[in-house]
This record gives sequence, structure tokens and C-alpha cells, in this order.
Amino acid sequence: MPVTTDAPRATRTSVGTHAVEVIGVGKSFGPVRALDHVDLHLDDGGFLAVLGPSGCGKTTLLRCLAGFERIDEGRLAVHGRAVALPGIHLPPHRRQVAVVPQEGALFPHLSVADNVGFGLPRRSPRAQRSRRVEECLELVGLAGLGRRMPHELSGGQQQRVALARALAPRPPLVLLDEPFSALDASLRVELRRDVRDALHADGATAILVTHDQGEALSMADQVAVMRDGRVHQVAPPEEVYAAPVDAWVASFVGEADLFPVPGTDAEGLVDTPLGRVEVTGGADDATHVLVRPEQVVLDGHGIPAQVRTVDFHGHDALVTLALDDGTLVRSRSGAHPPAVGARVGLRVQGACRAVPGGLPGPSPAPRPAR
Ligand SMILES: Nc1ncnc2c1ncn2[C@@H]1O[C@H](COP(=O)(O)OP(=O)(O)OP(=O)(O)O)[C@@H](O)[C@H]1O
Repeated sequence: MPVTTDAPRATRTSVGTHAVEVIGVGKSFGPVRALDHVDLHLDDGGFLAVLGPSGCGKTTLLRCLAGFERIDEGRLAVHGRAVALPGIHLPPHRRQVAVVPQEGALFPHLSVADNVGFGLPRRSPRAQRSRRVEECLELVGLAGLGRRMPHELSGGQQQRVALARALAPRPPLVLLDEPFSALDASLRVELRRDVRDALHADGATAILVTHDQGEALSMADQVAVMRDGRVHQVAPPEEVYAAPVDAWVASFVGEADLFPVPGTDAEGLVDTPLGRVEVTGGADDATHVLVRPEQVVLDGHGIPAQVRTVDFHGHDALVTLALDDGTLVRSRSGAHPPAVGARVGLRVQGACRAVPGGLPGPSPAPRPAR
């Protein structure tokens, strides 16, 4: 497993064998505790997404790793080399950590090839530098465009050049700071896939910072979910979605309807407004049953409900329904959703997860769509 943490219910492995180590890192800005005892480990070639809402501290973590901010407590190491301890702060240029910023920030007066080759050692033979530049342009799908100037490229192509520039010197760590936020939705999806493939093909170790769940889940091998300066869970994307450590993570990562657990019977069945559901997994302190919209299916013999809203997405739709007691639930239907106002029956399909919900902040349960 490439990443571990001291977050609740996660396991921590030994220190000293990882490509990136973040150990007990704290950072405050005056009274604001931006990072609160953050522990993360990432193996060589791993790809970690740090996911969290605005203000949770993810950019601060990235800036501390890059060397743009000093840490107050803890230790940061890259490939076994301590780059930050309290009192010790290696400047950014001595960390060999490459950053891909939100908007490419290419040198406008340099060609694409010169931008990509910018960080390569001047002393290495010219032919070798050109080969690496071509290799990196090919990795990001821009082979043959080295002579263009940045202004002759689209926004997506500029981000590809920024990635190629970051990869060229084979840095021990690549940091991606919401690199797709300036792009339109369809381009973003295409670029996510290409960037993930390019990083894997080059064997790069990378950390992506994002508030976009889709981006984190589709790109990374491991996802660290942050809130209020703390890491709540680190796990592969499928596990963060299917087995969130608490109700807050469940609600933040995907759509979640959460119902209080009144108690489980001997067969592991729980009464919810959607009928009796099978519950698996959950911790001893579980307080809520998590039901994902794809588990709520239309069934003429099911619990009666009325369609309130339909968010149509082409390939599917997210339908919000009101049960007769007023509880709102969501169902992900196929491309032919029921009409607003229609009376339908609902059934929960498959086992549900029980999760603890007692975290600070607004109660996530039950959370209607709108
Ligand atoms: N230079 C600074 N001075 C004072 N407070 C700061 C500074 N940088 C960050 N903070 C505060 O630290 C907290 C964490 O900020 P950070 O930018 O790391 O969050 P974030 O998760 O990256 O948010 P966003 O997604 O909005 O960029 C916030 O409360 C922010 O206001």
C-alpha cells in the first residue's frame, strides 16, 4: 500500500522507507491551524490525491512540501532526505520538487521545447537534452510541437507543456496544484486521463491537490481526505467511496444519504425510512447507515415516494424523491428518469455501510439533495 497515515482507523507503517514522508507536520498562520499533526507516507511511483474542501489546508501542505512555506512542527522528507524540520528549511530550488501550478505559468518568450528543457542541467550534452525534451513532449501527447510559442497553444496544451517541463528533470516528486481548474469540463476529463498515464509511464511519484472528488477518485492510487487541517482517511479511491471512515467523509466523497441507526438486529438488518436494509462493515461506534444513490432503485412494490427534482446528465440522472414522511432520498436512475411529480416505489439494493457520525461541524445526516 503506497500511502499510510495516523488518521482515525488507518494503519501506519514504518518510517524511513518511503519516497515522501510527512510526519506530525503542523503549520499555523496566526490563530489559524492550517495543518494539524499531518502524517502521510507515499511510496516511489505512487500517486496520491489530497482531497478536501476549501480552507482544509491542502494548498498549505503542498506549499510546505515545495518549500514555499516553513513548517512549525514535524518533519518532511523526500527520498530519505529531510527537507524540513523545525529550524531546518531547504529552499525550493534545493528540494528538486517540481510543481505544476493551476495555470501553466510557461515562460512566454521561450518556445515549447525551451520551456520543457528549462530545468535540465546545462552541462548535459545538447543531444541528450533534446532527446529528453522530445520524450516528455511525447509523454504528454505533444510530439512535434516543440517549436511553437506558448501563445500558439490552447489552455489544455499549455498545461500539458507545464507537466512535461515538470517531468523533464526526473524530479523525485511532482506536485500538482489543481492543475485543471482553469479548463472546461470535457477538456478536464480528457487531460486527467492523459496526465495520469504520463505520470505512470514516466514512473513519477506525484501528489495532486484538489477539491474535486471526481478528479481525485479517477486519477490517484490513493486518496487522502482532509478537513480542518487534519487527514481523516487515506485509502484507495474505491475504499474511500465504499468504506468511508465517518459520515463526513461519506458526504464529501460522492452523494450520500445518511440515516440514524436505531440498532441492528441479530441478522445485521437495520430499520431505515427506506425499509429494512442489510448493514455490513461498520465500526462499533457507527451511528448512521450510508445509502448511495445508485443503491436506491425504483420498484413498484417498494416504499412509496414522489419525485421532487431530476438532474439529468445524459448517461444517467440524479433523482430526488420525498417519502410520505417527508424524508428526502436520492436515486441514480438510467437515462430515462421518472417525471417530476410521479409517484414511484423505492427499494435499497445491496448491503449498506454503517459509519460513525460524531465529528465536529454540521451534521451530515440525513442530507437531502436540495
Ligand atoms: N499566508 C496565509 N496567511 C494567513 N492564513 C493563511 C495563509 N495561507 C493559508 N491560510 C489559511 O490557512 C487555512 C488553510 O488554507 P489552504 O490554502 O491551505 O486551504 P485549501 O484547502 O488549499 O483551500 P482552497 O481549496 O480554497 O485553496 C485557511 O484557513 C486559510 O485562510
